[in-house]
Amino acid sequence: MTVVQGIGVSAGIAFGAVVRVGRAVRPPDNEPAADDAEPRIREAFESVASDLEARVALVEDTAASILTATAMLARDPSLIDGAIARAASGAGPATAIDGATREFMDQFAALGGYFAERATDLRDVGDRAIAAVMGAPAPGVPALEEPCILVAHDLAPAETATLDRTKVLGIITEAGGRTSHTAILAAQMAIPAVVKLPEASELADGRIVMIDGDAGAVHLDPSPATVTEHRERGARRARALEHATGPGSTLDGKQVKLLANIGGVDDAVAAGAADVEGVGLFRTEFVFLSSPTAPTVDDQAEIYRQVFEPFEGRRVVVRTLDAGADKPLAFADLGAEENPALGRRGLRLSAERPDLLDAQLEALSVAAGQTGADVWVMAPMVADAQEAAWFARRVRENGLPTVGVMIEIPAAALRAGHVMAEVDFGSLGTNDLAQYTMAADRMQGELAELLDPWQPAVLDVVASAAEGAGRNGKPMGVCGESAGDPLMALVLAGLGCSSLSMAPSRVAMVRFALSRHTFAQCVRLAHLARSARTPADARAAVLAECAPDLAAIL
Ligand SMILES: C=C(OP(=O)(O)O)C(=O)O
Ligand SMILES: [Mg+2]
Repeated sequence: MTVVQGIGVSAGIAFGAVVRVGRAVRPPDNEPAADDAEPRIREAFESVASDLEARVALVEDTAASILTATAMLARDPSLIDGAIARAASGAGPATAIDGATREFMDQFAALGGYFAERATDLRDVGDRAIAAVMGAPAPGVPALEEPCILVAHDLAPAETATLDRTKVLGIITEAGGRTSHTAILAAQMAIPAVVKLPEASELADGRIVMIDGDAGAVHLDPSPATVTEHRERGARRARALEHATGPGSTLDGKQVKLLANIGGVDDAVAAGAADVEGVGLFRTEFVFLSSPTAPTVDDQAEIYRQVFEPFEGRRVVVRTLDAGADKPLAFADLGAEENPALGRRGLRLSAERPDLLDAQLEALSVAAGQTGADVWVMAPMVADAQEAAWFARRVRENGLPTVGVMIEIPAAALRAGHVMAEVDFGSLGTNDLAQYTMAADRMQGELAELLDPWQPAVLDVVASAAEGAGRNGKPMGVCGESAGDPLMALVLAGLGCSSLSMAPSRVAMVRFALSRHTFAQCVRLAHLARSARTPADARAAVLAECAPDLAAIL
């Protein structure tokens, strides 16, 4: 048995056989023309469309609309006729499909906006049709018959969102990073996942592997004893957590609210039934990842109503659209940028498209009025007090009384005293805060060490934000991935954060950790972490001093 190491991004143990996500095949060089090209091309596109349509019934809402829209592209007569015309002029069938696809992609790109966004879907359809006409396996996630471990070079957020949770036991990717949105989605779906695993490309279909999502390790051909040992560890942990229920608080009773991160109606229904005190981050852009056009106020209000309904009497923090960078929305496209992570994303995009923000706020206001949830609204990517004031005015004008900002740009954290004076609450987005503090792209697995939320510099920035909120008497929560790390949760509580929002599967562990330490101990652990020289030293210092029964189940 061999153990290979990647980055663990979604906790838990998964054991099973590998199913590979196919990569695109290219048409052969100098492919000869074929007499039967026309029927083969028609058959190839038809099989792509029917394959995609067959999957619609098997997946959840967001996924279904992505698949339906892509299947429609595969039935587009001009695309099919374009390929047939090329074949009639002497191109081989796969080459003809490739040529027609590229021509349409160029046309889509030239049209810009919604069409430019659909160019990727068109490439997907073209690649599938090329594979079909060549008799090769389809690229992308295959239709899964048995539960399996999915292995891919990388998965797009939309691809991850469409996975069948009952069939995907675990995910391994060769690329990806600690807080890439694919990793976040996997954690949200409670699917154990390891990314940035160099050996992923060598894992063949059917190979038996075990993922340890906590350690970021993948065991190849694990012995039954190894699997049993890991499963027992999981069972021990489950037993320890059995009694960790109810509101979050430290051993001496200081409250730290435990909230869920969600991305849509399905997540809301699941989290609503879970032992959480509400929602600390509703990533509204996840709902519209595949929407070609801007959703109407009525459509949005209905979705938000369904999200709020399970949280009668509980808090739901809604984040307005955080579009841009790796979460492009077709209807909110401002054109290509050199550095999208530093560009017009989040609130900056709302400033350029206030129509989108106003429609969303109106819909939120309607839905809030229809349910008994305590709806709080916050903006992503706020840089300074002026932006916070601009946003707060717009939210309050829409009759939504509780307004906040995400603190995920170091400037806002350092000047939190002024920023927080404008709003009612703050929420630290440690994923972006680490990215911008360390100047390290969160999508880049190679930079994992710089992006480590235990970086003492990131903790200093978090401390500054918490102090600024404290001076204003305003609550500061955390909704980045680090809130779901039980050791880090102690540090965050010690820095003065009053709520922690995470994937629901992480809540029990964090609740257990808090319940084993007094607030004074959390303050000391935070001090130890900030005094360390490296992220590894910071974590080690906290681990060494934390309660032994917590250390035993980590
Ligand atoms: C919570 C955050 O938002 P997102 O991951 O969606 O950028 C963050 O940046 O930490
Ligand atoms: Mg963010």
